[in-house]
Amino acid sequence: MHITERQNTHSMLKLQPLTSEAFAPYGDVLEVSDHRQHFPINRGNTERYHALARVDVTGQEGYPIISIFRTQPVVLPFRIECMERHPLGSQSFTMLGGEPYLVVVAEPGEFRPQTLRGFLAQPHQGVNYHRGTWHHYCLCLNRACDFLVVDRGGCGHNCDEILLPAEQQRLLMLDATDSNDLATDLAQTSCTELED
Ligand SMILES: NC(=O)N[C@@H](O)C(=O)O
Ligand code: NI
Repeated sequence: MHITERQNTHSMLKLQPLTSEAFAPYGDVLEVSDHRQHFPINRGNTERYHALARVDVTGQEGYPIISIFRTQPVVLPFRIECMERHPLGSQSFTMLGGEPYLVVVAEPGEFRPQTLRGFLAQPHQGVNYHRGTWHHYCLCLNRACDFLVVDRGGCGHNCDEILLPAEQQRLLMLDATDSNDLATDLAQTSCTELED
């Protein structure tokens, strides 16, 4: 997709690195971190990084389920035209395919485009959207990937989807002025992919 000069900056959504702090208004980042509670188990053969997130799905007699989402890759820049939320439960995504992926969120409540944020998640990171957090459906890069998904089973309406009017749509992209961290991550992953 060619970015025309007419594309003004407010319609761009620049990718930022996924960190627990930046993602806190939207959910939890699932990753090994010395800042989280951890302790040895299994006779010292395993380190347990404990309770990185809660599975919040039991409202209205819901129950937790585990699924796999086999997802086709997208390319950047990518237009954000729709968003969704799950009012009855949280939803977590763990990358099984070893590729970076994209996470686009907005704060819960009435959809406010000014709270839209785009994150570049690394293959070792998972995310857990809190109940009601607006998010784009899962977006992977470079090749088809599987996500392990923990979310809510049971009856009741648990998926509000909205199509964004043109003025609220955003073009998700790398920040060209970035210190190259994100671009390098993506390029290196792509090159690695090519070498395989
Ligand atoms: N619809 C569905 O199960 N998937 C979405 O919720 C998603 O976030 O990918
Ligand atoms: Ni979802």
